[in-house]
Amino acid sequence: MSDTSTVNTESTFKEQQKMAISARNINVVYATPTGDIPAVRNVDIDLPRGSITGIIGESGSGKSTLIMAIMNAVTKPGKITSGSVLLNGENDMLQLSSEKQRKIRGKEIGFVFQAAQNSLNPLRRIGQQILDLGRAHEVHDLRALIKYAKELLIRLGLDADRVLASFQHELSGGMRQRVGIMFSLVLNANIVFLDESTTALDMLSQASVLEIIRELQKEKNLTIAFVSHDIGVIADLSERIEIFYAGEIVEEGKTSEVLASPKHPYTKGLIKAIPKISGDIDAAEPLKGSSPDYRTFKQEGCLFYDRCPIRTDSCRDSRPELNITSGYHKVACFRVDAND
Ligand SMILES: Nc1ncnc2c1ncn2[C@@H]1O[C@H](COP(=O)(O)OP(=O)(O)OP(=O)(O)O)[C@@H](O)[C@H]1O
Repeated sequence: MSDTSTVNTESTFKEQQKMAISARNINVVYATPTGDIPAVRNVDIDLPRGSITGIIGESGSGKSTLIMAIMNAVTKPGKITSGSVLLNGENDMLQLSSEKQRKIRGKEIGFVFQAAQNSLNPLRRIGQQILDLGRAHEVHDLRALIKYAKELLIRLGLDADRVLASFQHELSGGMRQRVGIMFSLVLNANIVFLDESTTALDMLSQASVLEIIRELQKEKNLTIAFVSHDIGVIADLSERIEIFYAGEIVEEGKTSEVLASPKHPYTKGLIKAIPKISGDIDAAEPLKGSSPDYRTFKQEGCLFYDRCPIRTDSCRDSRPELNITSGYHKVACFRVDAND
């Protein structure tokens, strides 16, 4: 007699092995004087190898916290209260020693945080900081490392020699963001997290940096997670999309499918709010209301209830789970089939 739970566990395991990152049941809380903020709740997320995933949601929805949690880099007052993060189907990032995690961050996982602009060392030239990074990760051929850094900087449209000789205050915001992208790639990490990495760039520079990210992704078969407020950027760059609302994923799937046929009223609202996507500037409608206050939102009921144009009474009583609508497309809404 076959044991279905064993079969399921085995197939789940095989699926997870194809994933560069497979995170389950991630919960993160920030302790504040006025109470705990449950910033990320029960999130499952997979990043298939060699794919670009866009993560989008309003400010404060927990996107950056999720990325930090995946890297086990949440700092006080934040705390990961549960979860597991398998890297290439093995090594749970949340269980490794801090030394092993530090080695993985940088060498296997590259990242550019929103704060990249301020995360460079103000007292060391960029070139020296690349050498510091190389030494910290036991890179033997530091000359080759600098050569590769220069190549990346040139591809990113910068004067490499000048940048290497500069301190951060000598670089503009946009230049610092490009330098951040170079740092995330220079150790040849296969997995790269880019958190709002192109927001300080003007439209044209943003388009060219996105093009370079796309090229590098193809060349090196990188797995990229890209966090943005800008659904246009995500539509342009990512194959998969995760829609984040108030600490939870409310819709996910192939980007083309989700944007062509959004199911969650929040996703529909995001799309309507963007003139670029809706095609007609006058037709763009800003999303009404604001996301729930973490300190006061009720545990039961849909998180989007107060803002939802298609809510019913039952949406107030219980929380919809993220369920498959078709293929990889999942949505957390009781009213998936409602017309609006
Ligand atoms: N250090 C902190 N202390 C207390 N609360 C925090 C801290 N960092 C984040 N939070 C709270 O956690 C929630 C999620 O924040 P997070 O920065 O992850 O959101 P986000 O979606 O990345 O926002 P943004 O797009 O503005 O960067 C927010 O309500 C925020 O106020």
